[in-house]
Amino acid sequence: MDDLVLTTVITDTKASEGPVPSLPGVSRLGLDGLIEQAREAAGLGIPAVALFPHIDPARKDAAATEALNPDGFVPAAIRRLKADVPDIGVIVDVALDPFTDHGHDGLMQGDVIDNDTTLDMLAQGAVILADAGADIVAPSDMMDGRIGVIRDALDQADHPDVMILSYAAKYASAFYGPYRDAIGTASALRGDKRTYQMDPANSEEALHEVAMDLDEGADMVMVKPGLPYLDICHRIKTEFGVPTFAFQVSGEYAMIQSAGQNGWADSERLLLETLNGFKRAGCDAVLTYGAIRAARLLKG
Ligand SMILES: NCc1[nH]cc(CCC(=O)O)c1CC(=O)O
Ligand SMILES: [Mg+2]
Repeated sequence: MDDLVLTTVITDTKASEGPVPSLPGVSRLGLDGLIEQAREAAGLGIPAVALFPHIDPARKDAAATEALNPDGFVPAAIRRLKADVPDIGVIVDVALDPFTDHGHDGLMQGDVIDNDTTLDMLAQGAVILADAGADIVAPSDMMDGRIGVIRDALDQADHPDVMILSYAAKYASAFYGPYRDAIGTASALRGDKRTYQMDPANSEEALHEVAMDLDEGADMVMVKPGLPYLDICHRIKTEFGVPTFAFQVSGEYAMIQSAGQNGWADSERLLLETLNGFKRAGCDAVLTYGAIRAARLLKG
């Protein structure tokens, strides 16, 4: 169980709680629902929960202002988890997409992502998350230089023990669709993220990205999506030997779930078989929406 990370979608609006149609078996959770799932995960031996916020669109703007609100929803969720479920680790994404009205991971200058002004936002945001009690911050934005800037900001804010899980090899994938539905960026997204996420045809670049992020201070690295990139997982683990995570993203999980719901395949076996694939490829842990299901199955 200790190589599973429970992936959750949480929402700041009661009316938005409930099942995500494009992500069968996954619901947007309010804080009470989050605590309930985190308690169950901790009881099953799952060591950490990753938070992905659905924010009321009224709180979103081009400047991602809400991302820097120390009294915002995500810091409140972290504080609630640390108080109510102290024995589970809290991993929080550092990216602007949940807070921008255009759905991109960074600030825009016209139609272009502004890498450097985004870095400053990410650093400030990471400190706010650490102040709230996050154990690990996970920059999923793919901006150049963000790991070093975030590491320095955390150290200067007296958070040397907050670790960085870098989304080092993150591809411009079609597998993120259900997640974007879940957090409300699908309809808002202007253009696509290919200018800062990697080309799925590229493998060498992944190794360079990992080397840079490790050099800047990443403690762990992630490959995202997971199943279509097992070769990348294996190459990274073999080349660097550092803690290497995979993210079984929303589209991967939705495929497993819909095959099961339509009676085309056994979704429990599909889930365990894909997780086995990540382990065989050398992954130390997998972020998956199916963490509780898998843990229950593994416990028998
Ligand atoms: N910072 C972006 C982000 N954070 C989590 C996911 C995807 C998670 C999933 O598909 O499960 C993405 C992808 C994207 O929209 O570019
Ligand atoms: Mg990079």
